Amino acid sequence: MFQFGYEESYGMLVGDFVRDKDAVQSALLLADLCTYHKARKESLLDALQQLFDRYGFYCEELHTLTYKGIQGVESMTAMMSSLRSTPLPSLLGYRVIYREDYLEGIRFDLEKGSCEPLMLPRSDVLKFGLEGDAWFCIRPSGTEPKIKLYIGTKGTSLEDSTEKLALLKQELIRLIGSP
Ligand SMILES: O=P(O)(O)OC[C@H]1O[C@H](O)[C@H](O)[C@@H](O)[C@@H]1O
Repeated sequence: MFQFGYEESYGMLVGDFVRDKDAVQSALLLADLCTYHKARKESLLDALQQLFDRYGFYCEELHTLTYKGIQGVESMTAMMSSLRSTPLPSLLGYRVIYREDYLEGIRFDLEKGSCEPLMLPRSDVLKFGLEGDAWFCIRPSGTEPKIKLYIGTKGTSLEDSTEKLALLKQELIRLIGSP
């Protein structure tokens, strides 16, 4: 049963009666959330802190790399294909746990050495899961001459996860190379 969806541009979707992100539903949900926490004399920041305390300190970022002109398109294609075909057992000392290739529709579990099908539509997207709940996902933009790099880390504090993210981002930019 579909419950809630969100995406990188902060678009959110509650329920499945609208087929794209919907700010009206999101605003209502946020108002509901405020009412709930206000009744408990808490702010939304308090609520966020409670989530961090309960699940850990997660940090996420989107980084974009611009590739100009026809040559840029070729470079993006070559870079994605090299990432697809070159084994990546670890990154920055983190073991790679899984690799999801949305073009092939396969999730590879590198620990177990097994594969399983992905249920989402085919798309030129790669996602790597690293040890310690870190991950990154990479895809060419569908609307601009850009590579979109999504990175996520988990730390023992917000500072720790932010620092881990900055290091991982630096390493990924080095791995991908300049546009
Ligand atoms: O990321 P692109 O493929 O360039 O698409 C651009 C944007 O299109 C829509 O607005 C989506 O809701 C966004 O998530 C996306 O970022």
